[in-house]
Amino acid sequence: MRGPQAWPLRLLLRRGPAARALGTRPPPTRLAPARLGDAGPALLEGGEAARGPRCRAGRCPGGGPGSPAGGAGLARLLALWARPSGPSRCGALAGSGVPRLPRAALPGGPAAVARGGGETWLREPALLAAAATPGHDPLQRPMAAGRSEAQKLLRLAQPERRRLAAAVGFLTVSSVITMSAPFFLGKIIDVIYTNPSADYSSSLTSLCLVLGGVFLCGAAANAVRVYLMQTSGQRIVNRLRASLFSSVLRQEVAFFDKTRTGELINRLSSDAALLGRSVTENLSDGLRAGAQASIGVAMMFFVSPNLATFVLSVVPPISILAVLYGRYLRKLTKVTQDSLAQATQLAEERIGNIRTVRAFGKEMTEIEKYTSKVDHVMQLARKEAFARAGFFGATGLSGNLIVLSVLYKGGLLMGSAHMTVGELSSFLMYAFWVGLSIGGLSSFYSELMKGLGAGGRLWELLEREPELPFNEGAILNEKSFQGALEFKNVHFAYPARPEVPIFQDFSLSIPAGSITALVGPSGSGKSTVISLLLRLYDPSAGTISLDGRDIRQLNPVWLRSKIGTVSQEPILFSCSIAENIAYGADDPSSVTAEQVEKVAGVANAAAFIRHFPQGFNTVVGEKGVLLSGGQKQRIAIARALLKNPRILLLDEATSALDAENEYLVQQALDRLMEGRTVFIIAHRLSTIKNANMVAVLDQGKITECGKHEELLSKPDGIYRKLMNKQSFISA
Ligand SMILES: Nc1ncnc2c1ncn2[C@@H]1O[C@H](COP(=O)(O)OP(=O)(O)OP(=O)(O)O)[C@@H](O)[C@H]1O
Repeated sequence: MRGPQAWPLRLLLRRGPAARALGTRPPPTRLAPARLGDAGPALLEGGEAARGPRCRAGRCPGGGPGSPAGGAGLARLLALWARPSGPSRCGALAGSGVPRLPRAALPGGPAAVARGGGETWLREPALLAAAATPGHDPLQRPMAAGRSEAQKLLRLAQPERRRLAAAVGFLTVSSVITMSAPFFLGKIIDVIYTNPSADYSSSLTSLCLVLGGVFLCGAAANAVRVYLMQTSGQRIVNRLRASLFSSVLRQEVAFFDKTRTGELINRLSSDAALLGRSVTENLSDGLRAGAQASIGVAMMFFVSPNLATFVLSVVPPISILAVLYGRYLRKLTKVTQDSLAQATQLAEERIGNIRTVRAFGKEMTEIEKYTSKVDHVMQLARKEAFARAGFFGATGLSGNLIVLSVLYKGGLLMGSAHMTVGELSSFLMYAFWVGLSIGGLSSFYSELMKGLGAGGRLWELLEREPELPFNEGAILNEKSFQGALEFKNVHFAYPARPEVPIFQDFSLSIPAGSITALVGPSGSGKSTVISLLLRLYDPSAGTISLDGRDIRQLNPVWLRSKIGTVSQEPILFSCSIAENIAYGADDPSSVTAEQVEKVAGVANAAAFIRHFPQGFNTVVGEKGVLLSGGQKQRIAIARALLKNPRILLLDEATSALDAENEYLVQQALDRLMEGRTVFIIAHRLSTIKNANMVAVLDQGKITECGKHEELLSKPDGIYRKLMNKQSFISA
């Protein structure tokens, strides 16, 4: 924010560096939409790098303001948001052997796409597309790490600077008008008081009419100010929530293993609302109170410097009280929000798993647990109420004492003819206004401190860098892409439990276009293989490669776009069946009803869907709770068919469906597997028998590999023992 309109904000927070930060940064720039699907083929088939996806500002090296073409917007973005010395996630791949092209070499400016040795670099395209949506800029986190909280708050309000500046203009008009009233009212009193016998009715009428008109203008200016502040506020909260959601979604899966969902939800809802209120509605009232207090004090000096000096001598003790109170409140808010997050977490988990709670008859226990959590929140709220009561009581008392002292000292000045009755009346009114405004300022201060308390938790999340790259790295040439997978001497332990190794020297080769079935005891790590292939986690040693390229060098979003998954218990979203199926496409909004119906037909799902009164528009409930297991599986198969991936990862259901469902699901799966590289965690004998290769997982490594009959023929083989011990579904 530049120019005079920045001053109220600067004055408000009294932070020099914040003001400097505002003064040096140009406005954010919207980027052209770009999608992953748009970029790859265009690049590989054409000779030039596409202009679509661009590097996320501040995340990649190079690309300065001098960059040509599409680089101009990015350069501005970089100038705005990036920290010159900030860490680059692109640098994480420096030792990986993947060629990194200098930024200047990228055609079309510092776009995030370049060619090198038949491969393409791609970074953050999907979110850049979102960044192009007007008023919604999730990529642009509102602040960089390391700034003071006041600076972060200012950065949050920065995109609204024009509206806020206009609001400040209207605020100035309304405050000047409001604060001129006591002066003119004093004049009117003097007209009446000093001319008791004269005919002053005409001058009184015109004075009152003029003043009434001025008040009307003041009221209009005030209304516009409130409207502008409120709408800016909502936009700031929206942007904050979008940035938070974006930040949460880009975190590595291990982060979600450790973080509770309820806590994240609480940050998105309650903390964001608190912080948003603190920088908007509250800011608006605070600015008004600040402006009125300043004008009031100036007018008090104008009317009677003598009396004003006397009155203002009582202000410093009140200020000290306010600072102490603010600090206390800020700490308390942080603790309260943490406590509230715990209560939300409990409620969210128990409501989400109501069937388990009901099955075990634990309703009363859960109610008690939740009540004790909210009781704790109540105890903290009581502490806050106590501090608030004391503070507001003290400020109220100070206000009254100020008025009393004005009357006392003013009475003495009137007695010695140093003041007229009109001047004393004006002064008293100003003292009232100043007292009221100081009350408003203290409320603003306490809300600001609460916002800062909540903000501490939000910045933490907003500034967190994911430990695994979210969307950057090489993509392979589509034409020569085969889909062969290989694990070489992989070691892995889950980050949440590093002391328990899951894989030790795990090696497995999955040839392109083949079906590989994995069998092993429960808990041996079969599902973990799928997580590693999807790069939800990285191994601690060894490599996993796709067509001979270490998947750590590949763009994870591109990698996942080539892989389809159907899990044991597919999770559906609480929307229509058609939307759930279309979710498999790169761009669900471009999927036609015919395409959805076609894949549903291939997945043996169309018949049961049409049987529902709402057909494909049937809403399936949370996680697809309104559908049967077999129906969910067939919808998940349709979803995977629409995705049309080169590689398919299947985790077969462990429970048997009824004969008809079983047949329909199996037939759908067979159709889905055609012509793809398939890796399947097998629980059905028929799957094992049909696989090109069966791999046996035991104690963190593959111990046997071969066709079903070959493995079964080994008398002491682990596979044979496993087949004898473990019951495989015979369908
Ligand atoms: N997110 C996680 N964090 C920590 N440990 C995990 C996590 N997920 C799984 N584990 C542990 O890793 C081991 C392997 O789990 P995995 O789900 O891969 O086994 P599985 O062979 O697929 O089992 P099942 O056949 O019963 O589905 C288990 O001991 C499990 O407790």
